[in-house]
Amino acid sequence: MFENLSERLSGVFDRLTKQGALSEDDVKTALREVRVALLEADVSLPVARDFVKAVQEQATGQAVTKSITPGQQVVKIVHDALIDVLKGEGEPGALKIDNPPAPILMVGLQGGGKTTTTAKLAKRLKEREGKRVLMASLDVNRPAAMEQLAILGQQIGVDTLPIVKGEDPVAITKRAKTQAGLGGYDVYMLDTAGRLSIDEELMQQVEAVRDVVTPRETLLVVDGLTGQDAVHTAENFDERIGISGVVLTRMDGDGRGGAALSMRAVTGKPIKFVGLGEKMDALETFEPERIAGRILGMGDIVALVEKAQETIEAEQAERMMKRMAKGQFNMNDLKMQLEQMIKMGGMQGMMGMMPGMGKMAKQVEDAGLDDKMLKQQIALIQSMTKKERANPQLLQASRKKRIAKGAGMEVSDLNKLMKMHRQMSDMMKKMGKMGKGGMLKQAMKGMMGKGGMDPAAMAQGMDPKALEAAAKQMGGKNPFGGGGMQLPPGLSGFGKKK
Ligand SMILES: Nc1nc2c(ncn2[C@@H]2O[C@H](COP(=O)(O)OP(=O)(O)OP(=O)(O)O)[C@@H](O)[C@H]2O)c(=O)[nH]1
Repeated sequence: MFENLSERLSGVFDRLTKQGALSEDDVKTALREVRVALLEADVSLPVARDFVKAVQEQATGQAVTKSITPGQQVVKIVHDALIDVLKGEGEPGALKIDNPPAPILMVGLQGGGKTTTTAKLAKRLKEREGKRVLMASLDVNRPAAMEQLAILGQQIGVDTLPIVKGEDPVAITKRAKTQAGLGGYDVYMLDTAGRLSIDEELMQQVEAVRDVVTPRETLLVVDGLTGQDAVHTAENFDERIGISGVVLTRMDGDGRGGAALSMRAVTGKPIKFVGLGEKMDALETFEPERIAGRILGMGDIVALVEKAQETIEAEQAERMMKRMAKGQFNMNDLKMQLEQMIKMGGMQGMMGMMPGMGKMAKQVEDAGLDDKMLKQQIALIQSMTKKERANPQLLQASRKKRIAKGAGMEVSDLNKLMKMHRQMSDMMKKMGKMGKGGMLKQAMKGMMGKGGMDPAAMAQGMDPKALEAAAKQMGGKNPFGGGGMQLPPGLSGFGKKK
């Protein structure tokens, strides 16, 4: 069943033989399976529905990567979207506990793991952040609960507020506040009474306690195995008390962790920690990746997909390099380069990272070259037929008009693009011929590290001396070194209305 989501998706896609891009129908079919999987993982229905809808919009039209199945690709898209939802703002696991003594209020249902989590967190703050912590139990209904906290405190070497029989929770809270101030504690943690379900009297009690101390953090402790109930609990506590974060316990069990997703979607509050056992060390910072993998039941697929994409990019780059060395730099290659540029943060971003490119970055800026322009150039190339892309010199005036119109641009823009392509392809040819193996090869080796062009590696791959020498051979015009690369004249003013 659940573990087989990827198999289920592969099955769905094996029946479809579409290539190229994920069609709306493909994605719909796959996402039906994903929705079932989410529900099985205890994600609430409205949350699953909204999530799937958002993913559908994102996935439709994505290019299919050939070395993985479309099913796996959808899983990857779903996985990334899950992480987006699960990720809260700010650093995971960080607590606002400056300005000592900082009060932390622990709330939750009975048996959810509140007392255990209070002690685990106190230990963590003491050991990892060197904080002096005081713990106090406010559970006047169950003396055993107070004892439990005192015993845990002894175990982990953290102080607990002495138990005074007959005191009410507000009185204990005031005593804890005073004691924390006098005793020089950094943090004091208030472990409120558990309740079997949301009950008015106990809620009022927690409100009264909250108003005495104004907690820096109010952490809701919920049992991750209770699934949808946990979400109702969170909604209720947030409405009445106002929570700042969630701790999901019993994530060492075999629950699917769907509650985490629903909780994030419904309350918008960050999940800060997860409890992974009964031992005092079994508390970890919440990691969206782990839960996402768990909800989908297949962490390895994502790694596989990422690897496949990397390989494909590297293969493409290698093929391009071989063609370029032979002077075959066609419009498809140019398009690929433009796309890479956008991926790397646009031309300016890319040049900013490369030594000696400062001057050109300025030229780029002055010429008004930005992502929009790169996209316009890509649109022009996309309007060409396969044949034209391979052989742009074939383009007749009438076709040029049609292509420019198709991309919403002027013929002059297309001419500029073609000029740029010609210049680049001439340069590639010259560089390809130079030296044995060619300096192009050397430069490209740097550029095409793993999976595409890495600007840092690119800069490293280009030995300035080799570039200088190459430039001399090319007739004195230094393509990269010296005063920096000159912009091909065709590039400036692209897309600008005359
Ligand atoms: N496996 C596992 N057990 C846990 C975890 N957290 C807590 N527990 C266990 O759950 C049980 C209940 O935990 P408590 O801390 O007593 O729960 P509580 O919410 O404080 O309950 P009340 O004090 O009755 O309100 C204990 O036996 C804990 O050891 C966890 O992350 N994993």
